[in-house]
Amino acid sequence: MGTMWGIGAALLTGVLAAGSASPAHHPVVGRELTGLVGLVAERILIGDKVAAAKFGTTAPIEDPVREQAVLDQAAALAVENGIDARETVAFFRAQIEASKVVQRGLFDRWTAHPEQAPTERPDLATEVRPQLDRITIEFIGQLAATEDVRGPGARCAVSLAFAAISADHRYHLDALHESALREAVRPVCAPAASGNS
Ligand SMILES: O=C(O)C(=O)C[C@]1(C(=O)O)C=C[C@@H](O)C=C1
Repeated sequence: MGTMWGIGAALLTGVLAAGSASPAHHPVVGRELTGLVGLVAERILIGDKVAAAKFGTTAPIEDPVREQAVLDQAAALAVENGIDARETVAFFRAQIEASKVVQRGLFDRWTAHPEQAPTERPDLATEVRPQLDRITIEFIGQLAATEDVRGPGARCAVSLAFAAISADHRYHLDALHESALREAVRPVCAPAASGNS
C-alpha cells in the first residue's frame, strides 16, 4: 500500500472515532465513498473477464468504438440524472484506462505463465459487456449520491482513502488491481476543470 494511503489510514483513526458518535441515521463521516469505490473495484475485476474473453484471440485490448459507446452512454445518463456530464465522462475515462491496465497486466502474466491463463473464455458481447453496462448504471446512481462529497478538499480525500482501503481488503486486490484502482479513483476528488473537454 502506498504512503499516501498510509497517511489516509492514519487520518482515519480520528475520523472514524468522530463518525462512530454520529446518530445512526446520518451517513458516517468518512464512509460516503465506499459504495462508489466498491463499484470501481467490481469494474476492475470485470477487467479479468474482459481479458479472459480476449486472450488468445485476435480481439485487441483497446477498442475505441466500444470506448466511445461507453462514454456516450455515461454522458447521456449523466444528463438524465442531473449530474455534470464532463466530470462523469472524465470519471468513466479513468475506469476504462484502469481496465486496460488490468488487461495488459494479465496478458503479460498469462504469456509468461501460460499455466495461469484462464481455461474458459467468456463471451465479450453477450456475457462481459452487459456486466459493464450494469455497472455503468450503478455508477451514475453513486455519482449522483456523492456529488456533495466529491471535490477538492480534505473530506473527499479522507473518504476516498478510507474507501480505497476498504475496497482493497474487501475485494482482495493484488498489486496489479490495486494500482488500477488507484488510477481509477484519481478523478473522484479532482473534478474536471471547466473549459477542458
Ligand atoms: O469492452 C471491452 O472490450 C473492454 O476492453 C472494456 C473497455 C472498458 O473499460 O469499458 C476497456 C477497453 C476497451 O478499449 C474498451 C472498453
